[in-house]
This record gives sequence, structure tokens and C-alpha cells, in this order.
Amino acid sequence: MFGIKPRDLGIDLGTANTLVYVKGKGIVLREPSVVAMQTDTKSIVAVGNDAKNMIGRTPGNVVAMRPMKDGVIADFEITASMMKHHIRMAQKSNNLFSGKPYVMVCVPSGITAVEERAVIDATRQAGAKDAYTIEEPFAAAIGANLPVWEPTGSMVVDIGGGTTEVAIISLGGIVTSISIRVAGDEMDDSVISYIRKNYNLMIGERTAETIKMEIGSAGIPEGVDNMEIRGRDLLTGLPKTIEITAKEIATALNDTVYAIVEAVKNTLEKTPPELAADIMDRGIVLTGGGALLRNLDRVISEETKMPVLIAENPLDCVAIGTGKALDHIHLFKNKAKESR
Ligand SMILES: Nc1ncnc2c1ncn2[C@@H]1O[C@H](COP(=O)(O)OP(=O)(O)OP(=O)(O)O)[C@@H](O)[C@H]1O
Repeated sequence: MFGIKPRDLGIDLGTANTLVYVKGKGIVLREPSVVAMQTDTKSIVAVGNDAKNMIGRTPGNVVAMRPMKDGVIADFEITASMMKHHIRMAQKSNNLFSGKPYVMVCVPSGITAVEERAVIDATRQAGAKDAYTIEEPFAAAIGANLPVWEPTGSMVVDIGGGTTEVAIISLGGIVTSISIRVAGDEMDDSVISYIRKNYNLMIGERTAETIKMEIGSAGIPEGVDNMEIRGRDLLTGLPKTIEITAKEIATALNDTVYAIVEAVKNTLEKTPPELAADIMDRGIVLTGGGALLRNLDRVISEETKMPVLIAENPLDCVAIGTGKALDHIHLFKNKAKESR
């Protein structure tokens, strides 16, 4: 075993999904950031997909919860346990040496020093030899193959579950950025409120996410898509099925979509003119699962008068960029140590 070193890992510790990238292999694990545990003993029952399937369906002594909220750690111990589980799974299923790896983890660009410290500590507690952080939009830009190290402006909009990160990048650094705690989760909440308000029907967050993915869109859609949904009637307390249209869901999503558009416009307003000209040529690149919301690229393009492109595999960009950043770990080292 002498001389064998554990492979270093890049982890996209997201509000909705956690992805693990193994240096030299690529993404080896994609799991929802969900943990199910016993309420009395706090012992973990399931992690990832198995736990997500339990949301809203657990008996009284088990709770399925998401330990990350708005891009940051909401429950430290559970996040560390979840990461430990993911690191072990990634190592085991790829026959990797299971020693302590160096780990690069992404964090939102608007994170506070205390929140960043918690991510570093949780990563160490999960088994890392040492942990380094990279700002999410920078990782997203690397993962989307943007020329981040060159003296040219690139613009990335990463729309995740908890946060939307907008950044202008040039010469290996973020020139200007805006991070808002409005993204996919907020869209799901808007769908839940809309249906409760207009139909007196209570639906769960998994149903809301499915509705968003299947018929949700930015701006009013052209088609006449309908969807049957089931929930609990708030007046009778009984299960009920209703039919909802894509137009109604677009209305429900409108405020969230325009909060994202505003963040993009505000970032452009702060962009130095030379870089703005580069972005005019190359376009704004959307990453993160929220980039898949139907017509969001078109609406942002209409509102900003700029070309907008969706990155290839938008859900993977942050993880790929976080993993690739391991090749430049010396650039991130000091930053992680500074916050100690
Ligand atoms: N086809 C789709 N249409 C709309 N939204 C989608 C689609 N696919 C995934 N999403 C949404 O993307 C979000 C998850 O994206 P992603 O995995 O990039 O976030 P994350 O990295 O976990 O979150 P964060 O970066 O905020 O910590 C979820 O809100 C999910 O509902």
C-alpha cells in the first residue's frame, strides 16, 4: 500500500444535489442532498435517492430532511454525515484507496466567513485530509469550458436549488458577482402557494418540483400543456385531483424568474465596458438545474438584449469545475487557510 495515495475529490455540495468528482475519473456520484434519520436516536436511515423518496412519506419516528438550505449548511452534523457517506460511496464503488483525500468544495459567492468555515469543518469531519473552497460561479464557468484564465470576459448564471449566482469572470478571477437566495426551491414554493391559494389544494414539495419540470416555463408558454395533480383538499381534508395549465404555472413562477432576470441585469450594469463587449460577443452562459426551466434562456435574452446559451449538461458544470480546480489547488489553498 506504500506510495498509494487517495484520489483527491471535488464535491458540489448543493442545496438540491451533491455530486462527487474524482480526479482522473470525472463525476462518479450524483445524489439528492437528502438524509433520512430516526428522530429519537438521530441514527441515519437513508441518504440520497433513497432518502428523497421518503420525503413526505415517513412514519413519525423517521424524518427525511435536507441539511443544506439556500446554498449553505443548515444542519452541520447531518451535512458532515451525508458527505462522509458520499465520500465513502465514491471511494468504494470506484475501488479507490480509502485514505483521507484532499477535497475541493464549492460555496456560493455570497457566503459569509462563518458559513464558509462551516463547510471546511464539515468536509474535514467527513474524512478529508484538508478542504479547499471554490466559488460556485467560478467552478460553473470552468465546468462550462469558458476561458476563465484568459483576459476576456465570460458571464455565467448558475441557477441551483437554493441560490442563483451571476458572475463576470476574467483572468482567473471574479470581476463582479451577485448571489441571490432565489432559485429552484423558490420556484417550487411558488407553485405550492399558487395551488393552495387558487384551488385550496395542498401539494408536497416533490409534486411541486415535478410540475415545474414537466410544464413550468419562464414567460407565458405557447402550447396548451395541462397536467393532472393530486393533493389534499384543505376544505374537506380529503385527497383530490385537479387539472392545471402551463399558463397558470408560468404565472406562479413569474416573480422568481424576474428576480433572476434582475440579478443578471444588475450584474451587467456593474460590468466594465471592455468585458461587457466580450460578453456581447460570446453570450451569457446558463448552468445549474434551473437553466433547464423552459424558455428561461429566451426570457433572459429578451430582457438583456444579449445572446444566452445553456451549457452542455448544466447540472454537472459546478461539479466538473470543482474537480478540475484540483489541478490548481495552490491557488485556492491560502484562501481556505485564511478563514481558519
Ligand atoms: N428540467 C428542469 N426544469 C426546471 N428546473 C429543474 C429541471 N431540472 C432540475 N431543475 C431544478 O434544478 C435545481 C437543482 O439544480 P442544481 O443541482 O444545479 O442545484 P444545487 O447545486 O443542488 O443547488 P445550489 O447551487 O443552490 O446549492 C432544483 O431546484 C431542480 O428542481
